[in-house]
Parts: sequence; C-alpha cells; structure tokens
Amino acid sequence: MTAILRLLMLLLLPALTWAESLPLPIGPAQTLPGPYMHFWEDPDGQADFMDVRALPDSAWQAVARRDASFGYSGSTYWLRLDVHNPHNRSLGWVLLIGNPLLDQLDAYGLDGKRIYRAGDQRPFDWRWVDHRQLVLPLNLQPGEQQRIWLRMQTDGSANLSASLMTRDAFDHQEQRSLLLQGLFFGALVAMLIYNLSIFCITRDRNYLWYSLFVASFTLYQFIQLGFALQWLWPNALTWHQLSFPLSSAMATLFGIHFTYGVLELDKAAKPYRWVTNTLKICAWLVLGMALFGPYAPALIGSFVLVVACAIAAFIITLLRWRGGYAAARLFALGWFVLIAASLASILTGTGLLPYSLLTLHAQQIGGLIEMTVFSIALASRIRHVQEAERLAQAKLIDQERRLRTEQTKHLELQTQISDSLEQRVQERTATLQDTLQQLSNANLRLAELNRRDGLTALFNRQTLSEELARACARAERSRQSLAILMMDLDHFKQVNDRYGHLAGDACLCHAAQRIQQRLRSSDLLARFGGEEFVALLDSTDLTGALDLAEQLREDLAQNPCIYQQQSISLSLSIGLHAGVPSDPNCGEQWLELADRALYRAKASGRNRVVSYEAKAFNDA
Ligand SMILES: Nc1nc2c(ncn2[C@@H]2O[C@H](COP(=O)(O)OP(=O)(O)OP(=O)(O)O)[C@@H](O)[C@H]2O)c(=O)[nH]1
Repeated sequence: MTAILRLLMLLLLPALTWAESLPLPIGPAQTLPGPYMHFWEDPDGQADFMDVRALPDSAWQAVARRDASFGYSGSTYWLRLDVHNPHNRSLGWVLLIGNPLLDQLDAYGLDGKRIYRAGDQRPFDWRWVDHRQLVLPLNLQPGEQQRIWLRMQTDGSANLSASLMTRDAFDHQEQRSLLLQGLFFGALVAMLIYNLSIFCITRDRNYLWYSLFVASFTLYQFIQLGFALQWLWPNALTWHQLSFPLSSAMATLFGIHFTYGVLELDKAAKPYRWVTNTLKICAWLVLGMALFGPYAPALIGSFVLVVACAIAAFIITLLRWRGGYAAARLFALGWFVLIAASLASILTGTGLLPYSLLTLHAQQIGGLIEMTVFSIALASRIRHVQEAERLAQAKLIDQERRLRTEQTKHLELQTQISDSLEQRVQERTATLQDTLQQLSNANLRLAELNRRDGLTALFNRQTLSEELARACARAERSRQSLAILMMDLDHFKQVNDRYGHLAGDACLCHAAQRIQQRLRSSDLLARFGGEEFVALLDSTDLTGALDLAEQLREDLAQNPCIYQQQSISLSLSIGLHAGVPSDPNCGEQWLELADRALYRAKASGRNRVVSYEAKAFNDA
C-alpha cells in the first residue's frame, strides 16, 4: 500500500510541481515569466545563494504580474523561476533580460553549477552570449524541470523586463530588432547631419543647439539600449554608469538652449527667461551630480529634469503660440510627445506601468516622433524666416522706391525753386538794370538840364565857362582862331513893360531860336543872363565872326517875335572878339573883351556889331 502511494506520489509530483512551473514555449511566441516568478527582497544585499536556497517557501512572494519590476529601491532582489520542458524534444531556449542597465545580474541553475554573472557593472566579456542585453541560455531535455535563481542588484530601475523564447524565436526577433534599431539610430544620425549642415550653411545657432540635442539624445539611447557598453566602452564601467544620467542631462540642457532660441524667448517677457535660466541651472546641477555625485540621485534627478523641462517647454510653447508666434504650434506637439514618452518610460521603470514592447520603447518612439516634428518645425521655420526676409526685403525696396520718388520730387521742387529764383533774380536784375539805366538817363538828363537854361533851353552860363576854357585851350594848342559873340536884346525892358513878362519870355525864346538856327553844329550858344546871349565859334576868324554877327543882327531885326497875334520887333547889339589865343586860360578875359565891344555897340546906338580891337579900345 505504502509502495503504491509512493508510486502515485512520484507520478503526481511532476504534475503538482508543474502547476507552479513555466512551460517553455515553442514556436515564435515568447512568454513573460512574471506570473511564475517569486521574489525575495534582500535590502542589505548580504545574502548569498546558499542563504537564499535555504529560505522557506513562505519567505518568497509571487511577482504576480507579467514583468518583475521593483522601481528604484536600491535593494537586492532574488527571483525564483521554475521552468519545465513539456515537449518531446529539446529546442534550446533563451531567457532574455531586456534591461541592459541592470548593474548586476547573477543566475544560478542555468548550466549545471556554472554561475552566470553579467550586468552593466561587470566587464562585457563575462557574458555568456555576446549581446547588448542580458541573454541567459537554457537547455532542458524533454520532460525536464529546472529551477532558476536570479539575483538582481542595481542602483537604477530594478526592472527585469524578462521574456522567455526559443533560440530560433530569439534569433528572429533579434534580426527584426536590429533592423528597427538601425533605422532608429540611422534616422537620428541623418537628422544630426542634416541639422549640422544647416547650421554650417546658415550659422543659425538654433540648429547647433538642436544638433547637440539630437547627438545627446542619440548617445542616451545608445547607452540605454546597451549598445554603448557593447561597442564603445566594454570595460569602462564607472564611465558607463555615469554616462547615462550625464547624456540625459546634456540632452535636456541642449533642449533648453534650443527651445530658448527657437521660440525667441530673448524677445519675450521676463518670466520666460527666468524659468529658462532656472532650468538651465538645474541642468548644470544634474550634470555636476552625474559627474561627481552618487548614481541613483543623479539618475532620478535627470529624469525629474527631463519631465520638468518637457512640461515647462510645452507650457511655454503653448503660451508663445497663443501670443501669436505661429511656429510654436509644431514645437508644442513635439514637446507633448516627448512628455508622454518620457512619462511612459519612467513609469515603466518604476513599475507603475506594465511592461510591454510599447512602454519599453516608448522613449525611442516618442523621441523619434519628437525629433521628426522638431525637424519639420525647424524646416518650416526656415520658410518662415525666408518669408520674413522676403517681406522685409520687399518693404525695404518699397521704402527705397518711395524714398527715390520723394527724392525726385524734392529735386524737381528744388529745380523749380532754383528756376523761379533764377528767373526772379533775372527779372530783378533786369528791373534793376532798367532802373539803373533810367537813373543814369535821368542823371544824364539832369546833368544836361544842369547845363541848360530853363527858359530858352540854351546852354547856361556855367556850361559856357567850362566850354570856353576848353575851347581856348584847344584853339591855343591847335593855333586855330576862336571867336566870341556877346549879344544883347535892345531895350528889352520896354518890351517887358509894354507886352508883359510872358511876352518878354517868348521874345527871349524867339531870339534864341533865331540865333541857334544860324549857327553851326560845332558852335555853342549860351544864355549869359537876362536878355544877353554868348556864342562861341570854333575855327572862326574875325572876318567870319563879323559876317555871322551881321547876319544874326539882320535876321532878328527882320523877323519880329509873334506873340498872341502881336508882332514884337526886336534888335540885337553884338560885341565880338576873335583871334588865335596865346594863353590857354584866356576864356574869361576874352569874354570881358567881347562885353566891352558890346558896351561900345550899345553906346553907339544899338542894333549893330562891334568887334573888339585893342587899339580902338585904347588897350594896346
Ligand atoms: N521877360 C523877361 N524879361 C527879362 C528877363 N531877364 C531880364 N529881363 C528884363 O530885361 C530888361 C533889361 O533892361 P535893361 O538892363 O535896362 O536894358 P534894356 O532895357 O534892354 O536897355 P539896353 O540894354 O540898354 O538896350 C529888364 O527889364 C529885365 O527885367 C527874362 O528872363 N524875361
């Protein structure tokens, strides 16, 4: 009976045990081993494998979820997993730990007594399989059951992200994964080169900040996905540890610079700049912490910074958008995607979000979308800047055109003013010249009038004196004869008395006219005073002078003055002197001699001509 019971127990034991054991999958499917796992937390991390094996079942707790995720506690976690091969052949399986940032992962029970030791704080060549993630090979014979113990210790997210699959399924998934990762990093590198090229061409610093942002984000992803330890620094473990928060903080810092520049916050209100500067300081603090501080706070600090900056950038972008900055629309979308992706990634890391391909690669997908959106936004910004430049240029051309029109108008006006000024000056000059001419003519007339007698229009006595002096000098020089006739109307007082003064004036004019018309144009006739006239005869000798004087006397005697139908008879007494002057200043003297001859004519009975002769006048 006991033997039968023992046999039954032996037969049932695998079935009972298999109830808690994970059947190894077959085909392309992969299994998440979480629900079959139990864990024991070792806060001090002091327990060794023997201690853990000796733990009672009651010490173990079921993970009870598809992935084993314990957040950022810093404890060491032991996990226990029973697997069995329910198939009739051995396929070769892989337990893939999809979190390459686990500091240490030890596995017991994989391959006899060999202990699998790996993690990103262990040299890369310790790994059994040369892979960026932690790949634990499993080989179970048909019907075989095996218990695996995993020891997980990390300062980062204690998230196992384990999945179980056949070796073939793993190889297949790996090919697909590498293709996607290649596309992902290829896209990032293309964006980096594209934006760097634009920076080199345009010298717009926003493209440099964005390029640095993309470069840091690419490095961050390269580290997070395990490529960096595999390919870049397989043995630089300390650097590898700090490089993760460092690259995250760098990406954030460059993202802040990029946002600041691209949203033109230097032109925006002060609070925008305060917020940005505070975030920059925080980014530098996290950078310092990553380089010189403990890992876990630096890592959490970098995550908090990413979320804070993404939220701040999102809000600032929205405000700028509302403020009329149209280019902010696409940036807002980019930041929103980054926030969602970062939150999903961080929440997965803390275990609050369940493990899935989407949550595992949320940051990659979000980052790629965000980078693409930013690139589009930057490209549209180029168009915006070009459009603004075109408008500014058009405005400038318009302003220049208007300026030229104004200039032309101004020039025209200036020409008009200058023309009219010139015309006015010419007119004024002409008027002035005319006035001057008139003045000169008036002066000439005045001078002429000054030389004439007002009543008879004959030369006056003053002119006679001047001309007499010139004539004497001329005659003396040329040895030509000169004659002076002094004429006086006889009994003119009686004329005045009888006919009146006006009649007397008319008689004076009549006599002047009669005498003038008998003289040559070169002779000069002047009114000497009252009813006396003097004639100055150039180149005339005594005979010629006596002859002319006689003609004058006779002419006046025969031609009375007719005044108001009255005939007024007039007679003329003439005294003369002629000869070649021996002294150029003989004028006044000769005048006196002619006057003396006139006196003699008057005394001799009037109406006669008497010539001055020295002998006859007792002057010899
Ligand atoms: N109407 C007029 N009379 C004048 C002018 N000048 C002088 N007489 C006059 O001429 C007269 C000159 O008179 P007298 O000197 O006595 O000479 P006379 O009467 O001509 O006598 P004799 O010369 O001796 O023949 C005066 O009555 C003057 O008033 C003048 O401009 N107009």
